[in-house]
Amino acid sequence: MPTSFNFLGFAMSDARYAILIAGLITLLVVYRNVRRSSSIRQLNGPPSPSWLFGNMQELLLPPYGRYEFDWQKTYGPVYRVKGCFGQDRLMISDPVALQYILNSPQFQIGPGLFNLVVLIYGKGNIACVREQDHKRIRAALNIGFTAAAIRNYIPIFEKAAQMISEQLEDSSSVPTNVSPILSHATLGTMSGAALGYSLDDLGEEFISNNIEIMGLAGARSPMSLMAEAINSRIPTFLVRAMIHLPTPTFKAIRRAQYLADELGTRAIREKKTAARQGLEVDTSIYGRLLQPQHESTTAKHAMTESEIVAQTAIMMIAGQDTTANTTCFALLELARAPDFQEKLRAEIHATMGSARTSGAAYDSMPLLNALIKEALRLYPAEAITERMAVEDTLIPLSDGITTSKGELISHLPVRQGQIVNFGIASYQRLESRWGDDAHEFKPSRWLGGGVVKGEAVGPYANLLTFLGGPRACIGWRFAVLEMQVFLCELVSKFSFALPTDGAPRASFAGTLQPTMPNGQKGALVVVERVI
Ligand code: HEM
Repeated sequence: MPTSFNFLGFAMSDARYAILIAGLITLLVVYRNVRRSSSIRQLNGPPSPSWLFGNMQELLLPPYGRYEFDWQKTYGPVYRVKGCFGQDRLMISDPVALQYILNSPQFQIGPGLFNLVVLIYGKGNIACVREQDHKRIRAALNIGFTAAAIRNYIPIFEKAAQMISEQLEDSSSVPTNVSPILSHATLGTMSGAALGYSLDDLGEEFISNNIEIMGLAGARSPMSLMAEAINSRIPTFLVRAMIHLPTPTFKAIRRAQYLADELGTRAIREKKTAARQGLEVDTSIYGRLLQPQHESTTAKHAMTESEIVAQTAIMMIAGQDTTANTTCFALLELARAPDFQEKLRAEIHATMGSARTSGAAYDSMPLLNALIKEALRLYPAEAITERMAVEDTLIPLSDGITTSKGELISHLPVRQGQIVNFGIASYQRLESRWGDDAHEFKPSRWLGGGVVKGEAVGPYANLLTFLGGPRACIGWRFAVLEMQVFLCELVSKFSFALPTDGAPRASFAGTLQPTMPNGQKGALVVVERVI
Protein backbone atom coordinates (compact mmCIF):
# COMPACT_ATOMS: atom_id res chain seq x y z
CA MET A 1 0.00 0.00 0.00
CA PRO A 2 1.72 3.18 -1.04
CA THR A 3 1.39 5.83 1.58
CA SER A 4 2.74 8.55 -0.57
CA PHE A 5 3.81 10.96 2.05
CA ASN A 6 5.03 13.44 -0.47
CA PHE A 7 1.61 13.96 -2.01
CA LEU A 8 1.17 16.37 0.80
CA GLY A 9 4.59 17.83 0.22
CA PHE A 10 3.72 18.67 -3.34
CA ALA A 11 0.43 20.10 -2.32
CA MET A 12 2.09 22.20 0.28
CA SER A 13 4.63 23.52 -2.15
CA ASP A 14 2.04 26.20 -2.75
CA ALA A 15 4.00 28.04 -0.09
CA ARG A 16 1.26 30.38 1.17
CA TYR A 17 -0.69 27.55 2.71
CA ALA A 18 2.37 25.80 3.98
CA ILE A 19 3.73 28.83 5.81
CA LEU A 20 0.40 29.62 7.42
CA ILE A 21 -0.18 26.08 8.65
CA ALA A 22 3.47 25.59 9.62
CA GLY A 23 3.32 28.62 11.93
CA LEU A 24 0.27 27.33 13.77
CA ILE A 25 1.58 23.84 14.05
CA THR A 26 5.00 24.83 15.25
CA LEU A 27 3.38 26.58 18.20
CA LEU A 28 1.34 23.48 18.96
CA VAL A 29 4.36 21.21 18.70
CA VAL A 30 6.55 23.34 20.93
CA TYR A 31 3.76 23.35 23.51
CA ARG A 32 3.38 19.57 23.32
CA ASN A 33 7.09 18.88 23.48
CA VAL A 34 7.52 21.08 26.52
CA ARG A 35 4.52 19.47 28.22
CA ARG A 36 5.44 15.82 27.75
CA SER A 37 8.88 14.30 28.01
CA SER A 38 9.54 11.12 26.06
CA SER A 39 10.25 7.77 27.72
CA ILE A 40 12.80 6.82 25.06
CA ARG A 41 15.25 9.68 25.62
CA GLN A 42 17.45 7.14 27.44
CA LEU A 43 18.00 5.20 24.21
CA ASN A 44 21.09 5.60 22.10
CA GLY A 45 20.73 7.02 18.63
CA PRO A 46 22.39 9.26 16.04
CA PRO A 47 23.00 12.91 16.89
CA SER A 48 20.35 15.20 15.49
CA PRO A 49 21.67 17.78 13.01
CA SER A 50 18.77 20.21 13.59
CA TRP A 51 15.68 20.76 15.73
CA LEU A 52 13.55 21.51 12.69
CA PHE A 53 14.26 18.34 10.72
CA GLY A 54 15.86 16.09 13.35
CA ASN A 55 17.28 13.03 11.55
CA MET A 56 14.46 12.96 9.00
CA GLN A 57 16.48 14.32 6.08
CA GLU A 58 19.16 11.68 6.66
CA LEU A 59 16.55 8.96 7.04
CA LEU A 60 14.18 9.79 4.23
CA LEU A 61 15.87 11.83 1.51
CA PRO A 62 17.50 9.90 -1.33
CA PRO A 63 19.40 7.73 -1.78
CA TYR A 64 17.41 5.54 0.59
CA GLY A 65 19.24 3.72 3.40
CA ARG A 66 22.49 5.69 3.26
CA TYR A 67 22.35 6.52 6.99
CA GLU A 68 19.75 4.07 8.28
CA PHE A 69 21.72 0.92 7.58
CA ASP A 70 24.83 2.35 9.25
CA TRP A 71 22.77 3.43 12.27
CA GLN A 72 21.51 -0.12 12.60
CA LYS A 73 25.12 -1.35 12.66
CA THR A 74 26.11 1.25 15.24
CA TYR A 75 23.11 1.28 17.56
CA GLY A 76 21.52 -2.14 16.93
CA PRO A 77 17.91 -2.92 16.00
CA VAL A 78 16.33 -0.58 18.59
CA TYR A 79 17.36 3.06 18.75
CA ARG A 80 16.03 6.58 18.91
CA VAL A 81 15.92 9.06 16.04
CA LYS A 82 14.75 12.63 16.11
CA GLY A 83 11.74 13.60 14.08
CA CYS A 84 10.90 17.12 12.96
CA PHE A 85 10.40 19.71 15.72
CA GLY A 86 12.48 17.75 18.26
CA GLN A 87 10.14 14.73 18.37
CA ASP A 88 11.59 11.45 19.71
CA ARG A 89 10.80 8.50 17.44
CA LEU A 90 11.63 4.88 18.07
CA MET A 91 13.32 3.08 15.21
CA ILE A 92 12.82 -0.70 15.44
CA SER A 93 14.01 -3.57 13.28
CA ASP A 94 14.13 -6.17 16.07
CA PRO A 95 11.84 -9.05 14.96
CA VAL A 96 10.54 -9.86 18.45
CA ALA A 97 9.61 -6.24 19.11
CA LEU A 98 8.05 -5.83 15.65
CA GLN A 99 6.04 -9.01 16.02
CA TYR A 100 4.72 -7.80 19.37
CA ILE A 101 3.76 -4.38 18.09
CA LEU A 102 2.07 -5.75 14.95
CA ASN A 103 -0.18 -8.03 16.96
CA SER A 104 -0.84 -5.83 19.97
CA PRO A 105 -4.02 -3.75 20.32
CA GLN A 106 -1.85 -1.29 22.25
CA PHE A 107 -0.49 -0.04 18.92
CA GLN A 108 -2.40 1.54 16.08
CA ILE A 109 -1.55 3.24 12.82
CA GLY A 110 0.17 6.52 13.68
CA PRO A 111 -1.58 9.84 13.06
CA GLY A 112 0.65 10.80 10.12
CA LEU A 113 -0.03 7.58 8.26
CA PHE A 114 -3.72 7.64 9.21
CA ASN A 115 -4.22 11.17 7.88
CA LEU A 116 -2.44 10.31 4.64
CA VAL A 117 -4.42 7.14 4.08
CA VAL A 118 -7.65 9.13 4.55
CA LEU A 119 -6.39 11.92 2.33
CA ILE A 120 -5.30 9.69 -0.53
CA TYR A 121 -7.82 6.84 -0.45
CA GLY A 122 -10.79 8.64 1.08
CA LYS A 123 -12.88 8.02 4.21
CA GLY A 124 -14.00 4.48 5.03
CA ASN A 125 -11.23 2.60 3.19
CA ILE A 126 -10.05 -0.62 4.84
CA ALA A 127 -6.72 0.83 5.96
CA CYS A 128 -8.28 3.58 8.06
CA VAL A 129 -11.29 1.86 9.63
CA ARG A 130 -10.89 0.71 13.20
CA GLU A 131 -11.05 -2.70 14.86
CA GLN A 132 -14.47 -4.40 14.40
CA ASP A 133 -15.21 -2.60 11.13
CA HIS A 134 -11.72 -3.45 9.93
CA LYS A 135 -12.20 -7.13 10.77
CA ARG A 136 -15.57 -7.26 9.02
CA ILE A 137 -14.45 -5.44 5.87
CA ARG A 138 -11.25 -7.43 5.68
CA ALA A 139 -13.11 -10.74 6.05
CA ALA A 140 -15.50 -9.73 3.27
CA LEU A 141 -12.80 -8.51 0.86
CA ASN A 142 -10.72 -11.57 1.55
CA ILE A 143 -12.92 -13.60 -0.81
CA GLY A 144 -10.86 -12.03 -3.55
CA PHE A 145 -7.45 -12.70 -1.96
CA THR A 146 -7.41 -16.34 -0.82
CA ALA A 147 -4.95 -18.74 -2.47
CA ALA A 148 -7.82 -20.23 -4.51
CA ALA A 149 -9.22 -16.85 -5.56
CA ILE A 150 -5.83 -15.61 -6.68
CA ARG A 151 -5.33 -18.53 -9.08
CA ASN A 152 -8.42 -17.38 -10.99
CA TYR A 153 -6.58 -14.18 -11.90
CA ILE A 154 -3.85 -15.99 -13.84
CA PRO A 155 -5.50 -15.23 -17.22
CA ILE A 156 -5.72 -11.53 -16.23
CA PHE A 157 -2.03 -11.51 -15.26
CA GLU A 158 -1.02 -13.32 -18.44
CA LYS A 159 -2.93 -10.89 -20.64
CA ALA A 160 -1.28 -7.93 -18.88
CA ALA A 161 2.13 -9.62 -19.23
CA GLN A 162 1.59 -9.98 -22.96
CA MET A 163 0.67 -6.32 -23.16
CA ILE A 164 3.99 -5.45 -21.51
CA SER A 165 5.81 -7.69 -24.00
CA GLU A 166 4.13 -5.95 -26.92
CA GLN A 167 5.33 -2.59 -25.65
CA LEU A 168 8.88 -3.89 -25.17
CA GLU A 169 8.94 -5.28 -28.75
CA ASP A 170 9.13 -1.69 -29.99
CA SER A 171 12.06 -0.73 -27.79
CA SER A 172 14.64 -3.29 -28.84
CA SER A 173 18.28 -2.39 -28.02
CA VAL A 174 17.61 1.11 -26.67
CA PRO A 175 17.47 1.98 -22.97
CA THR A 176 13.81 1.75 -22.00
CA ASN A 177 12.15 2.96 -18.85
CA VAL A 178 10.07 -0.06 -17.85
CA SER A 179 8.58 1.63 -14.78
CA PRO A 180 5.54 3.35 -16.41
CA ILE A 181 4.85 0.26 -18.55
CA LEU A 182 4.70 -1.97 -15.47
CA SER A 183 2.69 0.58 -13.50
CA HIS A 184 0.05 0.70 -16.25
CA ALA A 185 -0.06 -3.10 -16.36
CA THR A 186 -0.56 -3.49 -12.60
CA LEU A 187 -3.40 -0.94 -12.69
CA GLY A 188 -5.02 -3.13 -15.35
CA THR A 189 -4.75 -6.35 -13.35
CA MET A 190 -6.31 -4.79 -10.26
CA SER A 191 -9.08 -3.30 -12.31
CA GLY A 192 -9.77 -6.71 -13.85
CA ALA A 193 -9.64 -8.56 -10.56
CA ALA A 194 -11.56 -6.08 -8.39
CA LEU A 195 -14.10 -4.69 -10.81
CA GLY A 196 -14.09 -7.03 -13.81
CA TYR A 197 -13.05 -4.05 -15.98
CA SER A 198 -10.34 -3.77 -18.62
CA LEU A 199 -8.06 -0.73 -18.77
CA ASP A 200 -10.26 0.62 -21.60
CA ASP A 201 -13.32 0.41 -19.34
CA LEU A 202 -11.65 2.76 -16.87
CA GLY A 203 -11.83 5.63 -19.35
CA GLU A 204 -9.23 8.14 -20.46
CA GLU A 205 -9.83 10.57 -17.62
CA PHE A 206 -9.28 7.88 -14.98
CA ILE A 207 -6.07 6.73 -16.67
CA SER A 208 -4.63 10.22 -17.07
CA ASN A 209 -5.51 11.12 -13.48
CA ASN A 210 -3.88 7.87 -12.33
CA ILE A 211 -0.68 8.76 -14.21
CA GLU A 212 -0.76 12.19 -12.55
CA ILE A 213 -1.27 10.66 -9.09
CA MET A 214 1.54 8.13 -9.60
CA GLY A 215 3.78 10.94 -10.87
CA LEU A 216 3.24 12.87 -7.63
CA ALA A 217 5.04 10.12 -5.77
CA GLY A 218 8.44 11.37 -6.86
CA ALA A 219 11.41 11.92 -4.60
CA ARG A 220 10.94 13.57 -1.23
CA SER A 221 12.24 17.04 -0.48
CA PRO A 222 12.85 18.95 2.77
CA MET A 223 9.57 20.74 2.06
CA SER A 224 7.65 17.48 1.85
CA LEU A 225 9.24 16.26 5.12
CA MET A 226 8.01 19.39 6.81
CA ALA A 227 4.55 18.87 5.33
CA GLU A 228 4.49 15.28 6.63
CA ALA A 229 5.46 16.41 10.10
CA ILE A 230 2.67 18.97 10.07
CA ASN A 231 0.20 16.47 8.68
CA SER A 232 0.83 14.11 11.57
CA ARG A 233 -0.04 16.82 14.06
CA ILE A 234 -3.33 18.08 12.74
CA PRO A 235 -6.75 16.54 13.32
CA THR A 236 -8.05 14.33 10.50
CA PHE A 237 -11.05 16.60 9.85
CA LEU A 238 -8.64 19.44 9.06
CA VAL A 239 -6.67 17.21 6.68
CA ARG A 240 -9.91 16.30 4.96
CA ALA A 241 -10.83 19.95 4.76
CA MET A 242 -7.43 20.75 3.24
CA ILE A 243 -8.27 18.64 0.23
CA HIS A 244 -10.51 21.51 -0.89
CA LEU A 245 -7.58 23.93 -1.10
CA PRO A 246 -7.15 25.14 -4.67
CA THR A 247 -3.68 23.65 -5.29
CA PRO A 248 -2.90 21.46 -8.31
CA THR A 249 -2.03 18.46 -6.11
CA PHE A 250 -5.15 18.59 -3.99
CA LYS A 251 -7.14 19.05 -7.19
CA ALA A 252 -5.62 15.82 -8.58
CA ILE A 253 -6.33 13.92 -5.34
CA ARG A 254 -9.90 15.27 -5.24
CA ARG A 255 -10.40 14.17 -8.81
CA ALA A 256 -8.90 10.74 -8.08
CA GLN A 257 -11.33 10.19 -5.22
CA TYR A 258 -14.27 11.38 -7.27
CA LEU A 259 -13.32 9.13 -10.20
CA ALA A 260 -12.75 6.12 -7.95
CA ASP A 261 -16.16 6.61 -6.28
CA GLU A 262 -17.81 6.99 -9.66
CA LEU A 263 -16.06 3.85 -10.94
CA GLY A 264 -17.03 1.78 -7.89
CA THR A 265 -20.64 3.01 -8.09
CA ARG A 266 -20.80 2.20 -11.81
CA ALA A 267 -19.38 -1.29 -11.24
CA ILE A 268 -21.97 -2.04 -8.56
CA ARG A 269 -24.83 -0.65 -10.63
CA GLU A 270 -23.86 -2.70 -13.68
CA LYS A 271 -23.47 -5.91 -11.72
CA LYS A 272 -26.82 -5.44 -10.00
CA THR A 273 -28.51 -4.74 -13.32
CA ALA A 274 -26.96 -7.87 -14.81
CA ALA A 275 -28.18 -9.92 -11.84
CA ARG A 276 -31.71 -8.46 -12.14
CA GLN A 277 -31.80 -9.37 -15.81
CA GLY A 278 -30.82 -12.92 -14.96
CA LEU A 279 -27.41 -12.51 -16.61
CA GLU A 280 -24.30 -14.03 -15.11
CA VAL A 281 -22.46 -11.63 -12.80
CA ASP A 282 -18.70 -11.67 -13.31
CA THR A 283 -16.43 -13.26 -10.72
CA SER A 284 -14.54 -10.05 -9.91
CA ILE A 285 -14.23 -9.14 -6.22
CA TYR A 286 -17.08 -6.63 -6.46
CA GLY A 287 -19.16 -9.13 -8.44
CA ARG A 288 -18.71 -11.73 -5.73
CA LEU A 289 -19.36 -9.31 -2.88
CA LEU A 290 -22.74 -8.54 -4.42
CA GLN A 291 -23.84 -12.13 -4.80
CA PRO A 292 -26.51 -12.75 -2.17
CA GLN A 293 -25.60 -16.40 -1.70
CA HIS A 294 -22.00 -15.60 -0.91
CA GLU A 295 -20.77 -16.07 2.63
CA SER A 296 -19.37 -12.54 2.68
CA THR A 297 -22.90 -11.17 2.77
CA THR A 298 -23.97 -13.07 5.84
CA ALA A 299 -24.60 -10.84 8.83
CA LYS A 300 -21.07 -11.40 10.10
CA HIS A 301 -19.23 -10.22 7.02
CA ALA A 302 -21.70 -7.95 5.26
CA MET A 303 -20.51 -4.77 3.60
CA THR A 304 -22.93 -2.09 2.51
CA GLU A 305 -22.76 -0.84 -1.06
CA SER A 306 -21.30 2.46 0.08
CA GLU A 307 -18.63 0.57 2.04
CA ILE A 308 -17.75 -1.37 -1.10
CA VAL A 309 -17.52 1.84 -3.13
CA ALA A 310 -15.24 3.32 -0.45
CA GLN A 311 -12.67 0.56 -1.17
CA THR A 312 -12.30 1.44 -4.85
CA ALA A 313 -9.43 3.93 -4.58
CA ILE A 314 -7.32 1.72 -2.30
CA MET A 315 -8.10 -1.42 -4.35
CA MET A 316 -6.94 0.27 -7.53
CA ILE A 317 -3.81 1.99 -6.16
CA ALA A 318 -2.45 -0.06 -3.23
CA GLY A 319 -1.07 -2.83 -5.41
CA GLN A 320 -0.09 -0.72 -8.39
CA ASP A 321 3.33 0.85 -7.85
CA THR A 322 4.18 -1.48 -4.97
CA THR A 323 4.12 -4.47 -7.34
CA ALA A 324 5.40 -2.57 -10.38
CA ASN A 325 8.39 -1.13 -8.49
CA THR A 326 9.35 -4.49 -6.99
CA THR A 327 9.25 -6.02 -10.48
CA CYS A 328 11.42 -3.15 -11.77
CA PHE A 329 14.01 -3.84 -9.06
CA ALA A 330 13.97 -7.55 -9.95
CA LEU A 331 14.59 -6.70 -13.62
CA LEU A 332 17.38 -4.25 -12.74
CA GLU A 333 19.09 -6.85 -10.58
CA LEU A 334 18.65 -9.50 -13.29
CA ALA A 335 20.25 -7.12 -15.75
CA ARG A 336 23.33 -7.02 -13.50
CA ALA A 337 23.55 -10.80 -13.32
CA PRO A 338 23.62 -12.24 -16.87
CA ASP A 339 24.54 -15.76 -15.73
CA PHE A 340 21.66 -16.00 -13.29
CA GLN A 341 19.40 -14.52 -15.98
CA GLU A 342 20.39 -17.29 -18.43
CA LYS A 343 19.70 -20.01 -15.87
CA LEU A 344 16.36 -18.48 -14.99
CA ARG A 345 15.39 -18.31 -18.66
CA ALA A 346 16.25 -22.00 -19.07
CA GLU A 347 14.16 -22.83 -15.98
CA ILE A 348 11.17 -20.90 -17.33
CA HIS A 349 11.42 -22.46 -20.81
CA ALA A 350 11.66 -25.94 -19.32
CA THR A 351 8.65 -25.41 -17.03
CA MET A 352 6.28 -23.33 -19.08
CA GLY A 353 6.42 -25.60 -22.09
CA SER A 354 4.26 -28.08 -20.21
CA ALA A 355 1.88 -26.27 -17.86
CA ARG A 356 1.26 -22.68 -18.77
CA THR A 357 -1.73 -21.65 -16.70
CA SER A 358 -1.29 -23.51 -13.47
CA GLY A 359 -0.41 -21.72 -10.25
CA ALA A 360 1.60 -24.78 -9.28
CA ALA A 361 3.85 -24.31 -12.31
CA TYR A 362 4.73 -20.79 -11.16
CA ASP A 363 5.42 -22.02 -7.63
CA SER A 364 7.58 -24.87 -8.88
CA MET A 365 10.41 -22.71 -10.26
CA PRO A 366 13.12 -22.31 -7.61
CA LEU A 367 15.13 -19.62 -9.40
CA LEU A 368 12.08 -17.52 -10.24
CA ASN A 369 10.85 -17.62 -6.66
CA ALA A 370 14.30 -16.97 -5.24
CA LEU A 371 14.54 -13.86 -7.44
CA ILE A 372 11.14 -12.60 -6.26
CA LYS A 373 11.89 -13.21 -2.58
CA GLU A 374 15.23 -11.49 -2.85
CA ALA A 375 13.68 -8.46 -4.62
CA LEU A 376 11.04 -8.28 -1.89
CA ARG A 377 13.72 -8.60 0.80
CA LEU A 378 16.15 -5.96 -0.44
CA TYR A 379 13.58 -3.57 -1.95
CA PRO A 380 10.51 -3.62 0.33
CA ALA A 381 7.99 -1.21 -1.20
CA GLU A 382 7.05 0.18 2.20
CA ALA A 383 10.58 0.41 3.56
CA ILE A 384 9.38 2.23 6.68
CA THR A 385 5.95 2.45 8.21
CA GLU A 386 4.75 3.72 11.56
CA ARG A 387 2.59 2.81 14.52
CA MET A 388 1.66 4.69 17.69
CA ALA A 389 1.29 3.37 21.24
CA VAL A 390 -2.30 4.04 22.35
CA GLU A 391 -1.44 3.29 25.97
CA ASP A 392 1.67 2.90 28.11
CA THR A 393 3.24 -0.48 27.43
CA LEU A 394 6.39 -2.61 27.56
CA ILE A 395 7.86 -3.85 24.26
CA PRO A 396 9.72 -7.19 24.52
CA LEU A 397 13.11 -7.34 22.77
CA SER A 398 15.09 -10.22 21.18
CA ASP A 399 18.21 -9.29 23.11
CA GLY A 400 18.63 -6.89 25.97
CA ILE A 401 19.80 -3.39 25.07
CA THR A 402 21.98 -1.00 27.02
CA THR A 403 20.55 2.48 27.49
CA SER A 404 22.65 5.65 27.30
CA LYS A 405 22.79 5.50 31.14
CA GLY A 406 24.43 2.05 30.95
CA GLU A 407 21.33 0.17 32.14
CA LEU A 408 20.60 -3.25 30.53
CA ILE A 409 16.90 -3.72 29.69
CA SER A 410 15.02 -6.69 28.15
CA HIS A 411 11.73 -4.82 27.75
CA LEU A 412 11.41 -1.29 26.49
CA PRO A 413 8.87 0.92 28.30
CA VAL A 414 7.00 3.32 26.02
CA ARG A 415 4.39 5.92 26.85
CA GLN A 416 1.04 6.47 25.20
CA GLY A 417 1.51 8.54 22.06
CA GLN A 418 4.99 7.18 21.29
CA ILE A 419 5.58 6.94 17.54
CA VAL A 420 7.42 3.83 16.37
CA ASN A 421 9.08 3.63 12.97
CA PHE A 422 9.12 0.09 11.65
CA GLY A 423 12.46 -0.34 9.93
CA ILE A 424 11.20 -2.92 7.44
CA ALA A 425 14.18 -2.51 5.09
CA SER A 426 16.52 -2.56 8.09
CA TYR A 427 14.98 -5.77 9.45
CA GLN A 428 15.57 -7.34 6.07
CA ARG A 429 19.24 -6.46 6.26
CA LEU A 430 19.83 -7.62 9.82
CA GLU A 431 23.01 -9.66 9.70
CA SER A 432 21.89 -11.70 12.71
CA ARG A 433 18.91 -12.90 10.64
CA TRP A 434 20.13 -12.97 7.05
CA GLY A 435 23.88 -13.48 7.41
CA ASP A 436 26.99 -11.40 6.78
CA ASP A 437 25.98 -10.88 3.16
CA ALA A 438 22.61 -9.37 4.17
CA HIS A 439 23.26 -6.22 2.12
CA GLU A 440 23.94 -8.13 -1.11
CA PHE A 441 21.34 -9.06 -3.69
CA LYS A 442 21.79 -12.80 -3.70
CA PRO A 443 18.84 -14.96 -4.82
CA SER A 444 20.87 -18.09 -4.09
CA ARG A 445 20.32 -17.50 -0.34
CA TRP A 446 16.75 -18.78 -0.90
CA LEU A 447 17.79 -22.01 -2.57
CA GLY A 448 18.16 -25.02 -0.33
CA GLY A 449 15.95 -23.73 2.52
CA GLY A 450 16.86 -22.61 6.02
CA VAL A 451 17.52 -19.04 5.04
CA VAL A 452 16.24 -17.34 8.17
CA LYS A 453 17.16 -17.89 11.77
CA GLY A 454 14.37 -17.25 14.25
CA GLU A 455 10.57 -17.08 14.35
CA ALA A 456 8.46 -16.15 11.32
CA VAL A 457 7.26 -12.56 11.20
CA GLY A 458 5.35 -11.67 8.01
CA PRO A 459 3.01 -13.80 5.88
CA TYR A 460 5.57 -14.59 3.17
CA ALA A 461 9.13 -15.92 3.35
CA ASN A 462 9.69 -14.48 6.82
CA LEU A 463 9.76 -11.04 5.24
CA LEU A 464 8.07 -7.95 6.61
CA THR A 465 7.61 -6.49 3.15
CA PHE A 466 3.88 -7.22 3.41
CA LEU A 467 3.99 -6.38 7.13
CA GLY A 468 2.26 -8.88 9.47
CA GLY A 469 -0.53 -9.18 12.02
CA PRO A 470 -4.17 -8.26 11.41
CA ARG A 471 -3.26 -5.41 9.06
CA ALA A 472 -0.78 -7.30 6.90
CA CYS A 473 -1.14 -6.61 3.19
CA ILE A 474 -4.34 -8.24 1.99
CA GLY A 475 -2.93 -8.43 -1.54
CA TRP A 476 0.33 -10.28 -0.86
CA ARG A 477 -0.61 -13.47 -2.72
CA PHE A 478 -1.93 -11.37 -5.58
CA ALA A 479 1.35 -9.47 -5.80
CA VAL A 480 3.53 -12.59 -5.66
CA LEU A 481 1.60 -14.44 -8.37
CA GLU A 482 1.45 -11.33 -10.55
CA MET A 483 5.23 -10.95 -10.32
CA GLN A 484 5.70 -14.65 -11.09
CA VAL A 485 3.59 -14.32 -14.24
CA PHE A 486 5.15 -11.04 -15.39
CA LEU A 487 8.73 -12.20 -14.86
CA CYS A 488 8.09 -15.53 -16.59
CA GLU A 489 6.68 -13.82 -19.64
CA LEU A 490 9.39 -11.16 -19.82
CA VAL A 491 12.46 -13.27 -19.08
CA SER A 492 11.30 -16.02 -21.42
CA LYS A 493 11.08 -13.58 -24.34
CA PHE A 494 13.66 -10.86 -23.65
CA SER A 495 17.14 -10.36 -22.29
CA PHE A 496 17.80 -7.43 -19.98
CA ALA A 497 21.03 -5.44 -19.64
CA LEU A 498 21.92 -2.23 -17.84
CA PRO A 499 22.75 0.88 -19.88
CA THR A 500 25.20 1.93 -17.13
CA ASP A 501 27.01 0.00 -14.42
CA GLY A 502 26.06 0.00 -10.77
CA ALA A 503 23.50 -1.16 -8.27
CA PRO A 504 19.93 0.05 -8.75
CA ARG A 505 19.27 3.36 -7.02
CA ALA A 506 16.32 3.56 -4.71
CA SER A 507 14.51 6.50 -3.21
CA PHE A 508 11.66 6.32 -0.75
CA ALA A 509 8.61 8.47 -1.26
CA GLY A 510 5.66 6.50 0.05
CA THR A 511 6.93 3.51 -1.89
CA LEU A 512 10.53 2.52 -2.45
CA GLN A 513 11.04 3.35 -6.07
CA PRO A 514 13.71 2.75 -8.66
CA THR A 515 15.46 5.97 -9.50
CA MET A 516 17.30 6.91 -12.69
CA PRO A 517 20.70 8.65 -12.70
CA ASN A 518 18.89 12.00 -13.22
CA GLY A 519 17.04 11.48 -9.90
CA GLN A 520 13.68 10.83 -11.56
CA LYS A 521 11.61 7.75 -10.78
CA GLY A 522 12.27 5.08 -13.40
CA ALA A 523 14.08 1.86 -14.28
CA LEU A 524 16.22 1.96 -17.43
CA VAL A 525 17.10 -1.36 -19.06
CA VAL A 526 18.26 -2.39 -22.52
CA VAL A 527 15.81 -4.99 -23.75
CA GLU A 528 16.42 -7.50 -26.56
CA ARG A 529 14.20 -10.23 -27.95
CA VAL A 530 15.68 -13.67 -27.31
CA ILE A 531 13.03 -15.87 -28.95
C1 HEM B 1 4.78 -5.97 -3.79
C2 HEM B 1 3.55 -5.54 -3.61
C3 HEM B 1 2.97 -5.05 -2.32
C4 HEM B 1 3.60 -4.65 -1.18
C5 HEM B 1 5.08 -4.63 -0.89
C6 HEM B 1 2.57 -4.25 -0.23
C7 HEM B 1 2.82 -3.81 1.06
C8 HEM B 1 1.84 -3.50 1.98
C9 HEM B 1 2.09 -3.13 3.35
C10 HEM B 1 3.47 -3.01 3.99
C11 HEM B 1 0.90 -2.91 3.95
C12 HEM B 1 0.67 -2.44 5.39
C13 HEM B 1 0.71 -0.95 5.47
C14 HEM B 1 0.66 -0.43 6.89
O1 HEM B 1 -0.29 -0.75 7.61
O2 HEM B 1 1.57 0.32 7.26
C15 HEM B 1 -0.12 -3.14 2.96
C16 HEM B 1 -1.47 -3.01 3.19
C17 HEM B 1 -2.42 -3.17 2.21
N1 HEM B 1 -2.21 -3.62 0.91
FE1 HEM B 1 -0.45 -4.13 0.08
N2 HEM B 1 1.35 -4.40 -0.83
C18 HEM B 1 1.55 -4.90 -2.09
C19 HEM B 1 0.57 -5.25 -3.01
C20 HEM B 1 -0.77 -5.13 -2.79
C21 HEM B 1 -1.79 -5.54 -3.71
C22 HEM B 1 -1.57 -6.24 -5.06
C23 HEM B 1 -2.97 -5.18 -3.18
C24 HEM B 1 -4.29 -5.43 -3.81
C25 HEM B 1 -5.36 -4.76 -3.58
C26 HEM B 1 -2.70 -4.56 -1.89
C27 HEM B 1 -3.65 -4.05 -1.02
C28 HEM B 1 -3.41 -3.64 0.27
C29 HEM B 1 -4.46 -3.20 1.18
C30 HEM B 1 -5.93 -3.07 0.86
C31 HEM B 1 -3.84 -2.91 2.40
C32 HEM B 1 -4.50 -2.46 3.71
C33 HEM B 1 -4.80 -3.71 4.52
C34 HEM B 1 -5.45 -3.45 5.86
O3 HEM B 1 -5.32 -2.34 6.40
O4 HEM B 1 -6.08 -4.39 6.37
N3 HEM B 1 -1.35 -4.55 -1.69
N4 HEM B 1 0.48 -3.52 1.77
